[in-house]
Amino acid sequence: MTANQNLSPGQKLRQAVKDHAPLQVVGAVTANSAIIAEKVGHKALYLSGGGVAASSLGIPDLGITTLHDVLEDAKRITAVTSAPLLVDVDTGWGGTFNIARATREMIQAGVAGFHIEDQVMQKRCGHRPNKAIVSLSEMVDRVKSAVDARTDASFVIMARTDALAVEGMQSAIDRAMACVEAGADMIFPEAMNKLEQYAEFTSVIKVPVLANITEFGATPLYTTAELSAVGVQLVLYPLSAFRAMCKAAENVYTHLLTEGTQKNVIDTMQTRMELYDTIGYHAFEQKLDQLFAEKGAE
Ligand SMILES: C[C@](O)(C(=O)O)[C@H](CC(=O)O)C(=O)O
Ligand SMILES: [Mg+2]
Repeated sequence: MTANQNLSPGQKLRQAVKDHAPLQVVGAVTANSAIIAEKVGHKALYLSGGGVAASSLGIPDLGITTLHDVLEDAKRITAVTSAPLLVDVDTGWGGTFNIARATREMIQAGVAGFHIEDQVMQKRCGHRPNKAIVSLSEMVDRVKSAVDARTDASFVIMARTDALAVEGMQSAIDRAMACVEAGADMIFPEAMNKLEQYAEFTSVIKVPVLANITEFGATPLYTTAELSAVGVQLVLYPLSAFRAMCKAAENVYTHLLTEGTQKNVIDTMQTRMELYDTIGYHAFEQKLDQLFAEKGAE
């Protein structure tokens, strides 16, 4: 067990995977959510591609966002948290040079690692029908591009394969094995629908395997105990808090409109003091008072 602040973000993520069985990786769509997740005790954070699209831009998860949309949100999170951040870079936004650039920029932004997938550029959410994937060799090239561009060897490159829904289980395993061979540090088999599939993966893949337990998708809501029993080492909840925040916001907006007051929903709100605790308002204020105390005394 270590909480060493001197570790690089990538080392922190690798260490967290070793220290937890399995490591829960929680989605945070904003810097504020990331602080809350860290404060309640989570050890690893996640920036969802679908989350950046839906939350920051209000558009679907269909490969429309750019490197800089995601980078901007990632930087906002790493600026105010210390837990390692895993980022969804979709397909890497282009060819080898785009992937190399994304890798370097993510490292510079203090990100711990990313996952890159084998869907075609015009991608879809992994839990939607009619996905299409690139060839195994093109996916291997994506991984090689990221590995080669890494300016920090501890930065985690996770390969995601969407092959199960398109070509079946054997293809998904073949792709994962080829990606590990090409240097991938961890594997993300997308949209599994049986626990045994994870068991099959973890029996042949010698690097940590992640299970994406996103709601309302193809994968049942397996518990950490069930997933740990089949060898899964990371469990992802990409949009859980976001979905809850959206529902809560809708409820408040509706109440304001229909009741002309927020009195009946006030109990569902974070208080002013809770917000200030989250973002360290008082510490900032004290600093201000210290810095300008002399002026005030004039
Ligand atoms: C993990 C994911 O890639 C994401 O962008 O968060 C999504 C999650 C979702 O849409 O529920 C995915 O699984 O494709
Ligand atoms: Mg995504």
